Amino acid sequence: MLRIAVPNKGSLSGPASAMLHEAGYQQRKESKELVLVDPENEVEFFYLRPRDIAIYVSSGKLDIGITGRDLLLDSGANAEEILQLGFARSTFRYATKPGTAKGVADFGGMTIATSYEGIVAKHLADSGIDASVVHLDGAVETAIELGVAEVIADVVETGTSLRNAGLEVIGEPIMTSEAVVIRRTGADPAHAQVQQFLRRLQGVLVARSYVMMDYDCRVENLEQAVALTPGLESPTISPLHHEGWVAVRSMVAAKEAQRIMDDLYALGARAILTTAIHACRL
Ligand SMILES: Nc1ncnc2c1ncn2[C@@H]1O[C@H](COP(=O)(O)OP(=O)(O)OP(=O)(O)O)[C@@H](O)[C@H]1O
Ligand SMILES: O=P(O)(O)OC[C@H]1O[C@H](OP(=O)(O)OP(=O)(O)O)[C@H](O)[C@@H]1O
Ligand SMILES: [Mg+2]
Repeated sequence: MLRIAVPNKGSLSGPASAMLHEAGYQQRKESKELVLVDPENEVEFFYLRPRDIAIYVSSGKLDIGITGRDLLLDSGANAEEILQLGFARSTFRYATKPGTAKGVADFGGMTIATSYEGIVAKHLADSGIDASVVHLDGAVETAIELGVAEVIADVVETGTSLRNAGLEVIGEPIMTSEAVVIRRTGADPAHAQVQQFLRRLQGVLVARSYVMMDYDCRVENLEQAVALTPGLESPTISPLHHEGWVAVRSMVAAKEAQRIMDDLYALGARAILTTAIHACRL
């Protein structure tokens, strides 16, 4: 059985379970379940605190896990990312009250509040800055107002939390993060069950970002049409009963589909249809 760690709460939890469900795996029905065995797929899911997942995976007790890149880095655990999942995207940044500091170089002697001490300590050391770090579990933005720190380092997605606290970002992002699949560093990359799991998740990522496009076009316009819809391998071309016309079928990126339909129409293509892809293996 493949043993997989899944976030049990927070920003990663819902999207991770939704993706696993889309990939055909059973998922827990209620949030108190800690372990779920999916015998049909020969997988066992362990619902764990997102922050602990890299530690379990690095211990070798679990084969792989879903966590945030920032949590992986912060843990210092002996694990590496093997697939990017595209949700829980964020940056990790310093912020202060306006007028506190022009840049990171001004942080010397100040106190920085964060839930990610590992990332901050490393960044300060790499930048040669001597500042104190105070650990807080969450709602870090409030630490400045309450006088616990002059600077915070926290996850920023839309920036709303910073704005609401009257804070401004300082310097470039320390890192960018998203949900990732991780495994123990040095684990066998050819592990057949892990490879199959990754193919299923890749299938979900592709199904979410591509659509299938069908259209009819005149043979003399085919090369130009195919240049607009080259597909992943190559488009399927089928003869039509109406002589001089062919039917074309190709995968296109969902976010480009409307523009491509306009361009195909302008080229004389007709009966242009897009349909959702529910699952795939490339
Ligand atoms: N607002 C957000 N937008 C995108 N990703 C986020 C956001 N907040 C946290 N994350 C990501 O979620 C992961 C942290 O998960 P964790 O469960 O520890 O915190 P959380 O999502 O803030 O949940 P909570 O604070 O409610 O426990 C990190 O990878 C972080 O980058
Ligand atoms: O840039 P934004 O879109 O505002 O998102 C970022 C905020 O979201 C998370 O907080 P969360 O709500 O999880 O609370 P927490 O600080 O207690 O973790 C994170 O810690 C930031 O505070
Ligand atoms: Mg949070």
